[in-house]
Amino acid sequence: MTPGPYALRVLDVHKAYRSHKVLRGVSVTVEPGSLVGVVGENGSGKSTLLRVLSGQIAADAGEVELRGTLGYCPQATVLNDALTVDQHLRWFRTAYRLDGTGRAGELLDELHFAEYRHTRVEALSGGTRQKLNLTLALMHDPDVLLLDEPYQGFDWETYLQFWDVAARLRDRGRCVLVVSHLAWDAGRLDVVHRLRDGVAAPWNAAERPAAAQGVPR
Ligand SMILES: Nc1ncnc2c1ncn2[C@@H]1O[C@H](COP(=O)(O)OP(=O)(O)OP(=O)(O)O)[C@@H](O)[C@H]1O
Repeated sequence: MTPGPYALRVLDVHKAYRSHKVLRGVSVTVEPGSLVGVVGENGSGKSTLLRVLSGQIAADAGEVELRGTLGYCPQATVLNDALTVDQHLRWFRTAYRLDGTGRAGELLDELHFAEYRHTRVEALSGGTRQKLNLTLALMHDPDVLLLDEPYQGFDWETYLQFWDVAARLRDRGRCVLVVSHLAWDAGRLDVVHRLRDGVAAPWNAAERPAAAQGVPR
């Protein structure tokens, strides 16, 4: 197989927590303009893999090569209770060195939480906090997006909206990697990798459970 262009390449990554070997040689290549899922049972190492890919933790062995800018939406929100939504956007605008918060404003509309712009995080619902968490990961329009169950707590409409946003990013050439353990997400993904026994294997559509192939819209 000739190697094509890639946005993210993971080669033989290993990670253990003390003697517990979670990743035992994960290799994955992701092309630009693809919407990719990482699935696996609870505890199979999905979040560990994303933490390694984002640089949050170091792998014990192996290589990660990422081309372009990174956006990472961790499972746990990284928000400051005392700040409003708008203050978070300005804070991250500075961190990302952006000229403005135009893209973030679009995401507020797309994810239906613009009305909370001036509300402090301590007064937001769990789902709305998660919308802000996702917006902060997307607002600099990164080339590679690592999203760890980014729709937790979303209502159905916002869940569907999330997939529209993800598909549009893919169509604009971004690489979007989504951790999921919901079987029904699989039909929305171009490629699915299943983590099992510490390694990742492509999960072909024909092998997925029937429910995973439908798109419940
Ligand atoms: N900081 C840590 N220290 C020790 N063990 C950890 C740590 N983080 C995760 N683990 C363990 O590593 C394994 C993989 O955890 P991880 O969170 O990566 O799995 P996951 O596939 O994302 O699970 P879930 O679907 O429940 O979110 C689990 O057995 C977990 O208990």
